[in-house]
Amino acid sequence: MKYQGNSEFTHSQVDKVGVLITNLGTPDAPQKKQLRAYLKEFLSDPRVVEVPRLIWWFILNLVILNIRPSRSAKAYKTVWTERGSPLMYHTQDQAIALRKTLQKHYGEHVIVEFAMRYGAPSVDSVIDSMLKQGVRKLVVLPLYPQYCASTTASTFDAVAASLGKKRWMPELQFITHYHDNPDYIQAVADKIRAHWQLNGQADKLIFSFHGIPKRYLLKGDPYHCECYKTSRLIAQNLGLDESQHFTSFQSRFGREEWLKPYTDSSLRQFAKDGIKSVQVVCPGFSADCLETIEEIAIENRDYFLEAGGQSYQYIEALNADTAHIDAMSQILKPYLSSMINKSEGINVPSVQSDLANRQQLAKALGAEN
Ligand SMILES: C=CC1=C(C)c2cc3[nH]c(cc4nc(cc5[nH]c(cc1n2)c(C)c5CCC(=O)O)C(CCC(=O)O)=C4C)c(C)c3C=C
Ligand SMILES: [Fe+2]
Ligand SMILES: [Fe+2]
Repeated sequence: MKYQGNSEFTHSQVDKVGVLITNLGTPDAPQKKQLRAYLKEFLSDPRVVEVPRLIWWFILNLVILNIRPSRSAKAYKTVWTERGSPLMYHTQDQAIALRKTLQKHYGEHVIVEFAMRYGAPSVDSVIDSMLKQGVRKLVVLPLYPQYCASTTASTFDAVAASLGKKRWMPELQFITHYHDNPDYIQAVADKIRAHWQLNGQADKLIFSFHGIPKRYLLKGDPYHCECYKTSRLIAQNLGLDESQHFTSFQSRFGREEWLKPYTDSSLRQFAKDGIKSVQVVCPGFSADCLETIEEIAIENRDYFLEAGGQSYQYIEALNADTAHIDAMSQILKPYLSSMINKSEGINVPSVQSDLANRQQLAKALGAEN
């Protein structure tokens, strides 16, 4: 049989370490057509919608994909910018800043890229490009602080599917969560403190997390616990007592019961109970997106004010703030340290010399190269 070689690696001087940050993904444009494609891919993922496939196929294709794309397109139009979707440009900025920080610290053999679980750039295309650049050791950091099968495990599925097509897979490390990482907690707490310095402190601080169906919690998903732990650690860092903060869940989808308390009904209730001012922060979102801007900063503000509240402020996500990039570097540190010997670059022979050896071997075995 003809020796296939590994020509895709020949241009790399030295084996590289790859850091891949990922997020959910977003439509290519705030139009019905692009929304349909995005929602079809997203909502076809069995990690996201755990309903028997045949039943779900009919509901998705005959009902949801006929109604939701135009409704969602309208919502996306309200958050779209000259740079495109906020989730996309914040993630791009995060990758650029993280690359700069990690290369300064570890050297240029560390490559940082970002990918999206749904839509573009896909996990498969980015992993492919990283391997072609000579990445032999890969750390994947999904930017979901709290583990959830629908997000984190689904990202792993995409990584595994991509590597499943490769003959020569890299060494792989996959970070499943960082909900209690001290640098992440500190970064969120400091962002809240900075907001207080400029705007004063409201009667209540609301931690709002993306919801999931209650059924997933009952099946053993740790997401709910990790959200509460994050809230408790941030509140402790800020010195808040129980009466000064509250945790709730937003962004319901479908008819079944999701994690409670719901953010929208809680805000209405607080206003009715006489709470005049609230500040809302979403520590589960590493970047501002449709769910934080349109739903929290705009829609839920109306609910609170219409129900009698007087002041409503949204505290932005960490996005590409330096404190966030530094937290990511700290989260990655133990993984990168195990892969990198700082003084010598990476602790493995270069692919180039290895390739030469294998080519010689192939020749000796009588294979064509
Ligand atoms: C942060 C963690 C997230 C979890 C957990 C999550 C679960 C989850 N989401 C849906 C359905 C939708 N989510 C949508 C948008 C969306 N979701 C997250 C994050 C989590 N989702 C983000 C960051 C975004 C915003 C993307 C953007 O482009 O800005 C949407 C699309 C928007 C819409 O049509 O409303 C849907 C649908 C389910 C069913 C689910 C858990 C099972
Ligand atoms: Fe979602
Ligand atoms: Fe939403």
